[in-house]
Amino acid sequence: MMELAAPSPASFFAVALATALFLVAILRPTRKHNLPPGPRPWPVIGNLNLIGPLPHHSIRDLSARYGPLMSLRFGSFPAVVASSPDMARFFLKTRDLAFIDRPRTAAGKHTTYNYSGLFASPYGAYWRQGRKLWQAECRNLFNARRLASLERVRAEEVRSMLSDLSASAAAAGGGQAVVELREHLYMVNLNVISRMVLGRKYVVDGTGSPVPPEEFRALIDEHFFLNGALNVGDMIPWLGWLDPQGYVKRMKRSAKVFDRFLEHVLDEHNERRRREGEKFIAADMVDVLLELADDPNLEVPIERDDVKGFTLDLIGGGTDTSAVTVEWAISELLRNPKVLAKAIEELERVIGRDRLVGEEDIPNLPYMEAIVKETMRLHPVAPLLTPRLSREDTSVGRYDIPAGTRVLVNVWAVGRDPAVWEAPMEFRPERFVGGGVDVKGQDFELLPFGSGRRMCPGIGLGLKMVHMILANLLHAFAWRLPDGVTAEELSMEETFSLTVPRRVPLQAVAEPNLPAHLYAVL
Ligand code: HEM
Repeated sequence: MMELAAPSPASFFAVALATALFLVAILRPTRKHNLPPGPRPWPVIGNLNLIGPLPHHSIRDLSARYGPLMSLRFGSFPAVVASSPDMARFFLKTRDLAFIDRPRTAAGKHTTYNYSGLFASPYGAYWRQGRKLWQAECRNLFNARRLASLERVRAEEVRSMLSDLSASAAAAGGGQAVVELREHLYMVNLNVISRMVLGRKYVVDGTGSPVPPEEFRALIDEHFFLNGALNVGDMIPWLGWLDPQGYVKRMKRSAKVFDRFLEHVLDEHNERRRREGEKFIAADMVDVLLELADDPNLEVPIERDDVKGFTLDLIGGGTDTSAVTVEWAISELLRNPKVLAKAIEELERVIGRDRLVGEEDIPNLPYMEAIVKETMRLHPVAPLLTPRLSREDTSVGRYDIPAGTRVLVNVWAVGRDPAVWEAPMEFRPERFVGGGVDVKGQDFELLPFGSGRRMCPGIGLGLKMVHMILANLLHAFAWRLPDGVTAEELSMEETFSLTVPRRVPLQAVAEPNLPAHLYAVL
């Protein structure tokens, strides 16, 4: 019979120590965070039951009850919402570095090449390098000579939009047409960004693009929708594999089509580089990115997928944002005829009736600038900015914000807060005339582009596009609502995706009012 060996004193001690550590671990009271006030969360869903189809509205209503710093729970994740200028300053400026990360989402993974664009990229060496390159290369690419030619690109595309609109008016008979502006706004922005980033227009017939124009248009809409949608798997990760809304499936499908398009664009650019050899000079953003991808001295190497991720960011960031802003601006002007009349008076005085508005005119149109700011106050395209993620435990006053908390800044609510703005629901550009508050991230009551290190890097181009398009539309056409629609009846309802456009596209009557030759495409 085999005898059992008696335990040695050393192994007895090891077992006792492990047991003690285990008991300490499970019995130790967990440090309780003193979270900011907020509604009591339900198991599993947290407070998702309180978020309606327009999350910035639901969250504003909750903040009115719980205060400008509020705790929420989105499924498995803690979140805080800032809804005052002071709280916005705290997250975006005072403690910028603590809140600079982005939450990982299925859209970032599947639709932007595994977080390869700046937008979805987590904070770290790759993102820092991306922002630095953006600044350096934009400066390089947009040097004085190139800037002049890019200005020409923008002017040509704006003129082409005016020409299309006047053709619609002529076709309608009587020189007036009810136009659905959104499609024109979308195309002018897409064409400008396409020419600047990809070198030429791809979303027109006959370009040899593997994705036909109509399909491309639907693809961008789908990209925006999927990047703005609340995906259950992002909130409750253990449900992710079920993909209950079918969004992940759609993300994979749209990513495949985008990839086909981007592969074609990159191949064309590489082909020119090969052909021109030593004589090759980068002519657009994709050229610059492909050159960078060959640079062995970069801190973090850039791969082909990263070039595609960056390119997608530029197309996405540059197309919808400006179009949505101009559509809101014209909607507000049609509801406020006195403001519209003042804008037209300024254009006639400064520009006259024998030419279109150029970029050099923008500084001489202060009322137009005030209209743009007033539009961005009431209709910021990203009302909750884009979600940030806290990288460390932080406290604000007596409240704790644990690492891993999602942070939203409700700039839409701040823009409509009577404690911040006089008569906030009135469209009154006069409040901005004579300087003062600006949109450039320094005034925390008005943050349509965010603020701090993660602020929108496309602000310069975005503002130029909005001013150029809006000023020329108002200068070249007399605008009015279609017969039978009064200013009071015009719907101002929103819909929520990555941006917040009008729920119903704006329809308006456009009547050309400048000499006919100004509408001819050059
Ligand atoms: C009216 C025009 C625009 C508006 C209102 C706008 C607004 C914004 C906002 C609110 C953010 C998030 C900032 C934050 O989290 O603090 C953002 C980020 C970004 N925008 Fe824009 N944007 C506009 C135009 C553009 C253009 C023209 C481009 C590119 C060509 C662009 C590219 C980006 C990128 C890449 C990011 C992500 C930055 C990062 O995470 O580091 N945007 N934008």
